Amino acid sequence: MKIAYLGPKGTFSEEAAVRYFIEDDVEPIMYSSIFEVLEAVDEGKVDKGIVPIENALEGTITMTTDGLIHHDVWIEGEAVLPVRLQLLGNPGAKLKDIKEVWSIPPALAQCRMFTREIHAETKHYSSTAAAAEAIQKEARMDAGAVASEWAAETFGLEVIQQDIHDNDCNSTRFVIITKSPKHRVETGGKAKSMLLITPTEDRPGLLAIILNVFSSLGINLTWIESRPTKKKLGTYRFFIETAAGIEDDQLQRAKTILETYGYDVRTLGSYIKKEL
Ligand SMILES: O=C(O)C(=O)C[C@]1(C(=O)O)C=C[C@@H](O)C=C1
Repeated sequence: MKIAYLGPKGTFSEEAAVRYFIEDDVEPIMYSSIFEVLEAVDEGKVDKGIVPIENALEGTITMTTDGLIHHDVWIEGEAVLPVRLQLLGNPGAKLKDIKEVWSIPPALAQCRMFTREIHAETKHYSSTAAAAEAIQKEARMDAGAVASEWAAETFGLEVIQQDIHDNDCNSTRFVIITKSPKHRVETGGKAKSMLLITPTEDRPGLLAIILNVFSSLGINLTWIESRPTKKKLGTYRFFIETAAGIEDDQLQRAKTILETYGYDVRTLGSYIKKEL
């Protein structure tokens, strides 16, 4: 089974993929952006993909939500990975000499307090592991990468400072995507669903109506996120995650009511959470 994720070797996405697909025969296919992972799944180049969608400290990974809007893919799984960030450097590099910290923006955002404390400049890379690889290739002693211990081993780097994330509760949730919902999700009542709701006209109480529909049907919401429509300033679409599987009658009812009110409702997936 071909599984796509953000590379190169040593990313958190790789760790999530390895742990999630532990029992499967996997052929890893790495891409240099989250968008390309979604595209590969959409175009049928791979069987599945795994992408980060939300971090406990930084919130939504907008590269993923925006990519979900523009690709015809189906979320079939969810996995939560504990994330411990390390400052990695070439062997012998000292913390007092570090002037620059390199990583992917969501990882840099998870250790803002640390980078501020050491007065370092930040530089963006396409992944934590891409930053680690660059530190090694450029043999820099005045720069460090924010990445995992796994990346340190992969690129022969040392941990200069351990656990630099702003809070110990740090974790990232990933979604597992496929081209179409091939398998019926066996829920046992524990499934969640994700909907993308787009209002078709602007009127007062747009969001209140959506929330009232779910609350009046007794459907618990587990996540809500708004993203700009990118058509007009101040107009949004909403990601709504429910504690109800796709086959739940109340959820189907909610969708029908919202459509009657003139909302465009797209089901993005239905899945069960797995702790990694
Ligand atoms: O760069 C990586 O290692 C990734 O897998 C991406 C990513 C993210 O963008 O959130 C995944 C988990 C961590 O939150 C940090 C980085």
